[in-house]
Amino acid sequence: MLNRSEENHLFPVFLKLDKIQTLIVGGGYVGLEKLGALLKNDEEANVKLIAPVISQEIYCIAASHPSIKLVLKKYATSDLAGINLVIGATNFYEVNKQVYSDAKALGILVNVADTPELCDFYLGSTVKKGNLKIGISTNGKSPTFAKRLRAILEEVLPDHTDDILQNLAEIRKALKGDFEKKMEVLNEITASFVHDKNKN
Ligand SMILES: C[C@@]1(CC(=O)O)C2=NC(=C\c3[nH]c(c(CCC(=O)O)c3CC(=O)O)Cc3[nH]c(c(CC(=O)O)c3CCC(=O)O)/C=C3\N/C(=C\2)[C@@H](CCC(=O)O)[C@]3(C)CC(=O)O)/[C@H]1CCC(=O)O
Ligand SMILES: NC(=O)c1ccc[n+]([C@@H]2O[C@H](COP(=O)([O-])OP(=O)(O)OC[C@H]3O[C@@H](n4cnc5c(N)ncnc54)[C@H](O)[C@@H]3O)[C@@H](O)[C@H]2O)c1
Repeated sequence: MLNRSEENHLFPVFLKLDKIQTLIVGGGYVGLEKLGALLKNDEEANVKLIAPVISQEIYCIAASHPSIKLVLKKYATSDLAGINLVIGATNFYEVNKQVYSDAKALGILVNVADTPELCDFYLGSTVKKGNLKIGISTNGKSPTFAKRLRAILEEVLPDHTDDILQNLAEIRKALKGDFEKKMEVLNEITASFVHDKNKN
């Protein structure tokens, strides 16, 4: 059998959080952190958050985000009805484990915060400049490294990055007809991005 080398095998996907229903179980510090991570990417993310005790900070955020629904109760398996993605963030391993096994039984993708062995997917650090989004994963090796790299990328990416994307989108729209010709023109216009880097 082939040896599965120690490298990052995660496949990045960019989810439309306004089109799916996400559930967070737990409304403490970690629940707040995960809610913040979702909202940082989409202020209109559909998120239901369930916990018997929910922090003031979470109530505050929910008050200004109509797509967030808070439910003051303990987790039950039936809470997974209609859920596409679930994040377990309670302070009880047994509850998080229950969320994990219920989700697996129902085919729902699950992340238990800070517990890699109970995760189908990880949350990554994300950099956003207008339409550009970069996701960073260290394969769980060092979230702190991911955080630092995010800060570096946020600083080095010029503020006009989105203007470049908008211009390219206009050109792309205007290039009607022959697909190969269109590819040729777009490759030619963007070639300098790579060449400029190689000059240094
Ligand atoms: C990216 C980010 C997204 C988010 O969650 O928002 C994220 N963690 C962030 C920050 C952060 N988390 C922790 C610290 C404290 C320092 C430290 O421990 O290193 C810091 C740093 C800080 O806060 O400064 C604690 C921690 N995290 C994990 C473990 C368990 C373990 O490693 O075994 C422990 C130890 C718990 C304990 O000791 O009990 C595990 C995971 N954390 C992940 C994501 C996934 C892997 C991502 C990757 O591949 O890089 C993964 C595998 C699962 C998951 O949770 O999805 C966000 C950065 C956002 C940003 O600022 O850009
Ligand atoms: N706080 C941190 O910095 C940190 C860092 C790494 C790991 N962790 C771990 O993450 C977990 C959560 O930490 P936290 O700081 O958010 O805890 P917390 O005490 O602030 O919040 C726990 C939340 O879980 C809810 N909860 C408890 N039982 C529940 C149930 N049956 N159903 C639904 N919700 C329930 C509580 O009501 C509360 O809202 C813990 O296991 C902790 O060890 C915390």
